[in-house]
Amino acid sequence: MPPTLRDDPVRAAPRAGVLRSLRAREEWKFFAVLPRASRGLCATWWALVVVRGALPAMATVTVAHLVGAVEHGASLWSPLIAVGVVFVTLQALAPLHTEVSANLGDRLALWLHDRLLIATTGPPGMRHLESREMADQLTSARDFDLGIAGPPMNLTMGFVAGGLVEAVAGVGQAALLAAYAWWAPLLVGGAWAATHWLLRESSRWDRHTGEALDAQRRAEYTYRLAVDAPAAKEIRLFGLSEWTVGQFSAARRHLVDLRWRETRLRQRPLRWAVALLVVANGVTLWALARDAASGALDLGQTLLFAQAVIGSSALAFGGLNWALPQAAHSAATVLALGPQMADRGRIGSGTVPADGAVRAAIRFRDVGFGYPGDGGPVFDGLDLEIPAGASLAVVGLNGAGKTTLAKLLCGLYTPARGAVEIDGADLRGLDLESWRRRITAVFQDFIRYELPLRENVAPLGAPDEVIAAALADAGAGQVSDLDTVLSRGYDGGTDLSGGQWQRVAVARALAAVRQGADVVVLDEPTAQMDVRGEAEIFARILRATQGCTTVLISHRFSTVRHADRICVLEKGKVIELGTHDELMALDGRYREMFDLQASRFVHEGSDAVVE
Ligand SMILES: Nc1ncnc2c1ncn2[C@@H]1O[C@H](COP(=O)(O)OP(=O)(O)OP(=O)(O)O)[C@@H](O)[C@H]1O
Repeated sequence: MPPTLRDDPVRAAPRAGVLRSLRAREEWKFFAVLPRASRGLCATWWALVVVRGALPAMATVTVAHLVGAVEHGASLWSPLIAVGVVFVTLQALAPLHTEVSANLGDRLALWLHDRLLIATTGPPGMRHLESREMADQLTSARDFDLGIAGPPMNLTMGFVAGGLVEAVAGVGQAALLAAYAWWAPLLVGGAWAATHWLLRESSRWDRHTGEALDAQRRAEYTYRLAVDAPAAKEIRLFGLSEWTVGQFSAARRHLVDLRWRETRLRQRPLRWAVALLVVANGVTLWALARDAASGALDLGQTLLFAQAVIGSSALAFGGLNWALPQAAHSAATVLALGPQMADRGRIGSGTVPADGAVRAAIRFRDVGFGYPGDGGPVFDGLDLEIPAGASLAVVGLNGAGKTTLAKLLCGLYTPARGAVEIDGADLRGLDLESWRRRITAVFQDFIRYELPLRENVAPLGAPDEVIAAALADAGAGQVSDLDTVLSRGYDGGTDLSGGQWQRVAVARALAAVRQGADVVVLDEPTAQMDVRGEAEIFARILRATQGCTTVLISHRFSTVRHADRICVLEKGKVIELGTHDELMALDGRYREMFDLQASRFVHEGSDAVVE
C-alpha cells in the first residue's frame, strides 16, 4: 500500500496542528454544540444557510439567461420561470430562516441554561460560587441570557445565520467570476473578504475584561434591587431610589461607552479598505467593460459577470464578525464552566456509606481552615467533641467561626488541616450524599422557597402526615395550608412574617429528622422570633430532636443554657467547654457574656427570659 499523507509525520503534523487549533476555537465549539440543542432544527438551519447562500448566484445566472434569451430572440418561458422560482424562493426562505434561527437560539439558550445550572449546583462544595474568578466566569457565561451586553441568543442566532448566508452568497457570486477570468474571483472576493481583517478591531469588543464584567454585574445587581420586593423597603426608607437608578444607568452607560470606544470604525483601516475595494472592483469592471465593448462578451454574459462583481460584496465585513464570536464565547464559557466549577467545588468524598452514623461521637480533630482569599485562618487547631445523642451549644462573638463550624460539619468545605471525624472515621472517607441524608440544618440565612408550604417543608417530598407533624413541632401548623405558594407573586400565593418563615425553616429540619436525619444543626434558629415564641419553639425543637446529635448556634443565652454542653469559640479555638452550671462556676468568658445579656433583660424588665 502506498504511504498516505497520514503516514508522513512531517507533512501530517502541520495538518493535525491546524485541526487542533481549529477545534480549540470557540466558533468550532459553538457549532459543535448546536445539534445538542436540537438536531432537527440544526440540520434545517444549516440547510437553509446553504440554500439561501446559493440562491443569489442562481438569481444572477437566471437573470443573465433571461437577458441572453431576449437578446437572441429565444423562448422566454423557461428563463422567466427560473427567475420567478429563484426570486420567490429567495424571499420565502428569509422569514423561515429567521423563525428557525430564533427557535434554535431559544433551544440553545435552554441547553446552555441547563449546563449552567448543573455546573453551579452540581459540585458538592460551594467554593466555586464564592471566588471572584468564578464570579467573572459566571457573568461572562450568562451573557447570552441577560441581554445586558448584547442581544439574547434567539436574536444572535438570526445574525449568525444572516452572516453565514451572506458569506456563502458572496463566495457563490465570486465563484461565478471564475468563468470570466481566473483572477477575478480572487481579486474581488479577496478584497471584500479582506475588509473582515482590516476592520476587525471594530467588531471586537472584549466584554470579558474585569471592567466590563464589573459594570455588567453592577447593572444586574441594581436592576434586581429596583425590581425585587425585598429591597423595596430599604430603597424607599433610605431614599435610595435615585441612587439605584443612577447606579444602573451609570453601569449601562459605562458598558455602552466601553463598546463604543472599542468598536467604533477607525479611519486608517477604513481608508485602506475603501482603497482596496475601489481598486479591485474598478479593475474587474474596467476589464468587463473592455471585453463587452470589443464583443468578447455578449449582453447576457456582461450582465452575469457585472452582477457577480456586485454580488461578491456579500463577503463584506458585517454582522458575522461580532455575532458569531459573541454567541460562541458565551457557549464556550458555559462549556468550560462545568469542569472548572466541578474542580473548585470538589469536596473529598469517599465511598463508605454514612448509614447508621452517629453512634459514638462527632469530633473536630486539630482542624485548620480558612476561606479563600487573604482573610486568614478561621480555625487553627480546633478540637471539639460532640457525643452522639447530645446537644452542644456554640457561642462566641460575631465572626468567631460558629457558622463555619456548622458548614464544615455539613461537608460544605473540607478542613485544610486535621479532620472532622464521625465515629472516628474522617468525613472525607464517607459517602457525602449519604452523610447529608443523616444531617439537617436550619441556617442563619435559610431559603424562603417560592413554592407551596408542602415543598417548603419537604422539598424532595414526604407524606402529608410527616409534613403536618413537622409543622406542628415547629409551631407553624397554622401559617397556611399545604398547597398555598409562599410568595405573593403567584395566584393565591401568600407571604409570611420573618418569624413564621423561620418556623417553616425549622419545620423543614424537623421533617428531615422524622425521615431519618439524626444530626441537627441549628444556626440561630430563633433569631427572628419574639421572646415568647423563642422559648416555646426551643422547647418544641428539643422535644422533636430528642436522641439526635444537636449543634445549636445562638447568641441567646436563655436558649443556649438548656444544651447538654456549651462551648465558647474565640479566635478559632474552643476556650471554654462545659454545662451551663460549670461554665457559670468557671466565671470566665461565658459567664461574662451571660451576665451581660441577663442584666440587659433584667434592665428591660424581661428577666423571665434568662430565668
Ligand atoms: N464565605 C466566606 N468567605 C470568606 N470569608 C468568610 C466567609 N464566611 C465567613 N467568612 C469569614 O470567616 C470568619 C468566621 O465567620 P462565621 O460566619 O463562621 O462567624 P460566626 O461566628 O458565625 O459569626 P456571626 O455570629 O456573626 O454569625 C469571619 O471572619 C468571616 O468574615
